[in-house]
Amino acid sequence: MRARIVFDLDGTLIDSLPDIRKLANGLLAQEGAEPLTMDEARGFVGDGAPAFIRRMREARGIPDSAQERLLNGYLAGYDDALGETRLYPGVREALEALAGRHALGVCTNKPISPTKAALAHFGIADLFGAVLGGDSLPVRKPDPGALRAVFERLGSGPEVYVGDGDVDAETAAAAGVPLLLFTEGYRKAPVEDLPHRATFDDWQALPGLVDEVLS
Ligand SMILES: O=C(O)COP(=O)(O)O
Ligand SMILES: [Mg+2]
Repeated sequence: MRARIVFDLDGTLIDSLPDIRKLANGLLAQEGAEPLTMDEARGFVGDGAPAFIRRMREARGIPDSAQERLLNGYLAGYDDALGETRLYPGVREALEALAGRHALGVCTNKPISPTKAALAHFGIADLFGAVLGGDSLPVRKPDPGALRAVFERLGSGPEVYVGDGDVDAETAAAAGVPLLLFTEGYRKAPVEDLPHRATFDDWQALPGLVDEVLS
């Protein structure tokens, strides 16, 4: 049966944290502030660009009044921040296998412009029938409306969501959609604290897991 499978982006399809951190650290250097560690950067990702910049500022004591300027600087560099970004191993093969049988979409809190840039960069944009970013709608994850909007654009059929983070688990639960949780991404909470249908740490397992969920 043809299903609708929606994917998160950062920490699920792509390992983008090194470039996000580099972009952030360029902005912090201009402020004369200390760079973010990888753990700090990982902790700040998940709720979109404005939340990332707010958390970064708060961690370095940079005032609210700098929010818009720093956010604009971040967004200005984001489309090109792909030098160290990689697809997780097996992602391309899994997506190509699934795209032959199911409708695929992306629901990310990353802004839509760098989202499209990343999908084009890896040559996987055409595999997705619908892609929404954190600034595509008035709502973003964990509002279930963001996920619902991607499913709606993919027509009809059973629903599966694939994501890596706390926000994804909250969104899937609120939308009533089974979550396949990728455990090698940027999750903050322990796996057992996040509602999920199944977990995987190797993309080779994903097509089989999808079959199990749909059976
Ligand atoms: O950019 C973010 O904050 C999160 O992006 P994601 O929703 O693809 O994990
Ligand atoms: Mg993610």
